This record gives sequence, C-alpha cells and structure tokens, in this order.
Amino acid sequence: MVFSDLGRRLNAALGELSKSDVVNDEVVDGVLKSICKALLESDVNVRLVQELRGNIKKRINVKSLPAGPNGKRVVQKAVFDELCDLLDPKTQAFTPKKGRPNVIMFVGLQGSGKTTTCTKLALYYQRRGFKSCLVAADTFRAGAFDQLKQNALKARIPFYGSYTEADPVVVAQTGVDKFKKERFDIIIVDTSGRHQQEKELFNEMIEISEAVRPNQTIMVLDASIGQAAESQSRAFKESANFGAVIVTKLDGHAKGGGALSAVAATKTPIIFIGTGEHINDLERFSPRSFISKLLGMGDIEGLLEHVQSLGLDKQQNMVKNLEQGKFTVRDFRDQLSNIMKLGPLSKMASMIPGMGDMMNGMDDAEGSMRMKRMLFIVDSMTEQELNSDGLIFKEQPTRIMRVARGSGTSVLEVEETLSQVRVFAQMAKKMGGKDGILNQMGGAGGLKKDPKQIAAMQKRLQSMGGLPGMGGGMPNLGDISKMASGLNMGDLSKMANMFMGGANNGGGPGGLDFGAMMNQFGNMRGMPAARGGRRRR
Ligand SMILES: Nc1nc2c(ncn2[C@@H]2O[C@H](COP(=O)(O)OP(=O)(O)OP(=O)(O)O)[C@@H](O)[C@H]2O)c(=O)[nH]1
Repeated sequence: MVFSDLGRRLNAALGELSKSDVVNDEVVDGVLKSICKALLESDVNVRLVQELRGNIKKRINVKSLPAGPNGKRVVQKAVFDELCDLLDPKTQAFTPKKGRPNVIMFVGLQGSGKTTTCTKLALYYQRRGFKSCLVAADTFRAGAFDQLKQNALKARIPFYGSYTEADPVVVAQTGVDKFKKERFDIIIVDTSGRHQQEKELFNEMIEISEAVRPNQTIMVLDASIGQAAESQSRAFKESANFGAVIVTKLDGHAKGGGALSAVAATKTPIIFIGTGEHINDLERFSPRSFISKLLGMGDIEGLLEHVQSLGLDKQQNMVKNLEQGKFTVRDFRDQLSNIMKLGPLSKMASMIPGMGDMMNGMDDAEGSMRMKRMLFIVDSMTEQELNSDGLIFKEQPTRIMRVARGSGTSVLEVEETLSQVRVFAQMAKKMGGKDGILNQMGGAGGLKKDPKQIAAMQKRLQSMGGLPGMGGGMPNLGDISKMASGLNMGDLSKMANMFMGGANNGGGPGGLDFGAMMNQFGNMRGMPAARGGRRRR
C-alpha cells in the first residue's frame, strides 16, 4: 500500500525524536520539517501543511517540556493529534437505522469506483444485519448494469435494473419503490458517472435525488485526483443536503493524503475508504484509527468492529472445550473458517500495533490457499473424526489415506493438518482443567471488563512483534488506552479465543499471540492447488 510509505516516513521522523538525547527547538524543528516534507510529497496542500506545523508548534512549549521520555511523548502526542485533525472534517454523517428504508444514492466521476463501492457498501451493511439491496440507475455506460449485476450476484445482494429503460430517473424510482415495498433497510442507488462534466453530473444527481429522496448522497472520489478533491467535494457539499464522501483506490495512489485532507478541509464527512478491488476492501474511515494504523500503532477499534461484524460463530463450544482442556478437530475447523472470514491476514495485521510491518511481503494468496486446503481436509472427515482430538488417525492410519483422497490433497498434508491439531490440543490440555491458567483467570470467555486488564492487553498488543508504534519509542499514547477502555471485554476475549491457536505459548487468555499464527503461515508455502472435499457422514 502506498500509504505505508507515508507511514514509514512519518514514523522515521518521530524516530529522530526518540533517538535524540534532548528535546530542544532544533530537534523539534527537524522532526517537523521531515513530517511536513512527507505530507507535501503525499500531495497534502501546502496551506494545510503550514497550518499543521503552526498548530503543533503552538501546542508545544519546548522550554517547559518535562525531561526524558515524557517530554518526547508530549511532542509525539501533539503530532498525532494534529495529524488526526488534518483528516477530521468535524461533521457527523448520516447513520442508517434498521427497520426503515435508508436510501443511499451514489454519484461520482466516471471510473471513480462507484459501481464497485456500491456493492462493497451493500455487503458491509448486510454483514451488520441490515437488509441491503442495489438499484442500477447508471443507464449512461453500456455494461454498467451487467457489472453491478455480476457484483451483486457474487455478494448475494438483491438488485434491480433494466436493459430497456434509458431514463435513469425512472429506473431509480421504480427500483427504490419496489425495494421499499419489500421492506429493505438499505437501498443503494448507483448512478451514471460523467467525464469531468461536473455540471451534468450534478444536474442528474439533482433529478434522481428529487425522484428517490435519498437519506444520504455519497460522492465517490478517486484518490488519484489528490488535491483536486477539494473543488469536487466543495461543489458536491453545496448541491447535496446529506452528503458524504468515499475516497477509493487509496491502495494505489501516492496522492491519497492530498485527497483525504482536501475533502476534510471542505468539512464533508469521509465515511469509508476503498483500499482495493476486492469486495471486502472497504474500511470505515475514522481519522484516529487511520492515523494510528498509518503510524504502525494498529487500530484495535477497527479490528473489533471487523471481527464483530463478521458474526464469527461457534466460539461457545470451543470456549467450553478449552476450559476442560480439550481441543477437537472440529474446533480447529471452526477457527480455520473464522480466520478465513477475516480477509487477508496482512490487512488484519495492520490493525494490530506493530504487526503491519512484520507482515510486509507475506503472500496472502499462498496463505489462504493453504488454509483452504486444510479446510478441504477437515471437511472430508467423518463426524467421529471431527469430534476427536485427532488421535484416532494414529490408531487407524487408513483414515488418513481416505481423507487425502476425499479432499484431493496428499497424505503428507493431512498429517501436517493433524499435527497442527495435536499442537493445539496439547496447549489446550495445559491451559484447561481445574488448575489450568484459563480457570485461574475466570475462564476463556469470562475475562472481566476490568480497565487494568484491558490496559495490560493493550500494552501486550503494542509490544507484540517488537515494533512499537511511533518512531519506535512510544509504548502507549493514552488515547489508545482510553479507546481500549471503552471496548467490550467479552468481545475482545472472544476475539482472542478465536486466535487461541497461539494464545498461550507465553501469554494468558485474552492475549493475542500471532506468533503461532505466523508460524503456521510461515509453513504455508509451496502447496499445490486442491479440489474441494466433501464431508462424509
Ligand atoms: N485498486 C482499487 N481499485 C478500485 C477501487 N475501487 C474501485 N476500483 C477499480 O476501479 C475501476 C472502476 O471502478 P467502477 O466501479 O467501474 O467505477 P464507476 O465509477 O462505477 O465507473 P462508471 O460507471 O464508468 O462511472 C474498476 O476496475 C474497479 O475494480 C479501490 O478502492 N482500489
């Protein structure tokens, strides 16, 4: 991701501060100079950069800074807060509510990513329990309806469009009326893009808008336009009552910083960012989370939101099993499928403090192929095998051959999968039982909502991977622990349990230990493609 370059440069600038013995005007000026240079090269407007520099200087009184690391933290915190401020439009966007129709209309220039983002957003809400659908009112571009249809079918989202009606207003209105009658919560209307013809774009937007009366109009902006995003979002803000922006293609453009800060400067809320072509590549935008991630400090809030939104299930059984010191092949299967639902591991890792850099170069495709093959393997097992801890295969090795054949994998791969299960089963044995660490701590699912526990976990998360955020010198920014104390501990422990695969090599329950997961992924190379297996009954 191009943004990681900006993140690295900002981190390096803050690293200068950590390395220096004293904090004086010269050191602070040096740090600010490097930060401003990095921002300017990411196409952030000169005026905004100057403002940021001035604001940071105003916040820091070098003469009265406390000595040692605390003084450095004051500077780092001022930089962090001002970077957040740079991206903060300071306005609230419309929030859809369940149980009533929320009509969301998309507008944007041609090729900005509207059609793709419509489906991403519909899926985002669908995963959060909203009944979502799509209306293809882009009658301008031949093939737009087919594109939306294809995306919608893939994501299993109901859609409406017409091959014969050429008037986008009629299509939009018919589709919205139909879905309102069918009591959909989220009705997303995709409209035509225009090629730099803002006037026409806004005229059409107003016409469709009058027909469907959207609760929210979203303008999709391609990050590559950089600072030009300012004029577009300003014009948009003036014509759309409930306007919000989604900035797309932040995965591929060095000008992303320019686009985000330009939109924020017009006080138009940025609600999501597009970070890839895949349907899952849509992230809710929050300046603090974004800057946290950019600086390698992770985004625990985002991680939790993501995990909760996926409705990862089947944890209860595993928690119960773990408390008794048991771990079955079925538990392994459930964890595997939960991890796969999370999306690319590199994306997950960027939400965990210090993990982002560690994952650089990790091949997501290889990792997920290996996991898929493991799923094929366990899906070819009988109920009796799934409920066992895997020893049954040792007693009757012909089972291994049968599973390999059924899953289209090799005997070696089945053995490797079973040895993973055994490693986890051994860990579970150590952790569980009356005297196990889990019960001593109140059970795997029973971590209390104790701020001390949360802070300890946050610290542990930040120290993980040996890459503390903010120039290598900042263990905790206070803001993060504040954020963490607002988290639901039950969910956090649930999430931790999800990664129980490695949770107790060194830590206790609730500590995410990606070490084992990474090891597992480290092993996941060079495996041939498999055909899917079918579960035997
Ligand atoms: N890398 C990347 N590509 C994206 C992103 N969002 C969309 N795209 C790609 O951008 C291209 C254009 O996207 P569309 O959704 O067709 O754009 P559109 O705005 O609907 O285009 P028109 O209908 O012609 O106005 C496609 O190839 C998408 O896959 C993103 O966040 N990152």
